[in-house]
Amino acid sequence: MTAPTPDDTKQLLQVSGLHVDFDGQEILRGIDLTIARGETVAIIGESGCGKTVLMKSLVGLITPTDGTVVFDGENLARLSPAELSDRRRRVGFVFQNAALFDSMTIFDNVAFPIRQSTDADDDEIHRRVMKHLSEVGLPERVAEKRPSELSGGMRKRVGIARAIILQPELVVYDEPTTGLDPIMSDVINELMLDVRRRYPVTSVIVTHDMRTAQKVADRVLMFYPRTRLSPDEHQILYDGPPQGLESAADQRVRQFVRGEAGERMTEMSEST
Ligand SMILES: Nc1ncnc2c1ncn2[C@@H]1O[C@H](COP(=O)(O)OP(=O)(O)OP(=O)(O)O)[C@@H](O)[C@H]1O
Repeated sequence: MTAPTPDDTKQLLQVSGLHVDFDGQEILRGIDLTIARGETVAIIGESGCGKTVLMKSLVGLITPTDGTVVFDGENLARLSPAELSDRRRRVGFVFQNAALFDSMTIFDNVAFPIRQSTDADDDEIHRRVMKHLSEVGLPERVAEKRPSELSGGMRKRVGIARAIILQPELVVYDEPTTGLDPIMSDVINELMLDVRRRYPVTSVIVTHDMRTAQKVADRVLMFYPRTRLSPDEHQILYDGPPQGLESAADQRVRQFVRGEAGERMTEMSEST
């Protein structure tokens, strides 16, 4: 194996020529992108354009039909299932519905990754769980509650505490503010910024929430559904800072960020 160049070591993720097909349908085609260590990248785009498929491909949960995903210098497709699951311990997942275990207390939910992946003793586990609950703004008394006793916003906080407890290199947020009111969404946005300030993480956020993209991301990627692109068009319509979205060269990007239906309105009326 050749030694990594200084440029390679800056990149946590390198995606080249990524294709993903399902049942003969092209979902992603020809995706080339790199994500640098420490970057916070928001992936936006309308429903069904392939955001989640991309996110799962980045962490080896989907095997590409073609192309490569290199995570920290390793081609994920070349790893054994055991190696892949080992690498995934370096990734924290914040799922859309928080995905907590209902039968466990909040303490046990947050402790779960430590118990699974380390041999930390009870004192150490207690210290780390309480530290992370406090970092996401939850009081100590929450530790003994069950997920069903918490509000949606509190469950999301628990999900973030669990995702960062092993100090991952990459945190992947799937629709972190979906289902929350604007104030609670802002709390979660602030928490994502806080995680970034406290830890040297790289973050990928799949979101429909333009506030999240504008406020939290350093860089925004806007995807477009493969089915509505001409064969030679690139699927990433925008790759740049959030400040440039409103004045993007591509009208489809400007319409998306302003929430304007544009040509989709005529498409919809034609199909009814
Ligand atoms: N495992 C799978 N098998 C078959 N088709 C799939 C699979 N996963 C995703 N798809 C299809 O791939 C397309 C893209 O799905 P994806 O979930 O990535 O969209 P998305 O952009 O994340 O949408 P949303 O914003 O609604 O979550 C959809 O048409 C979906 O039905």
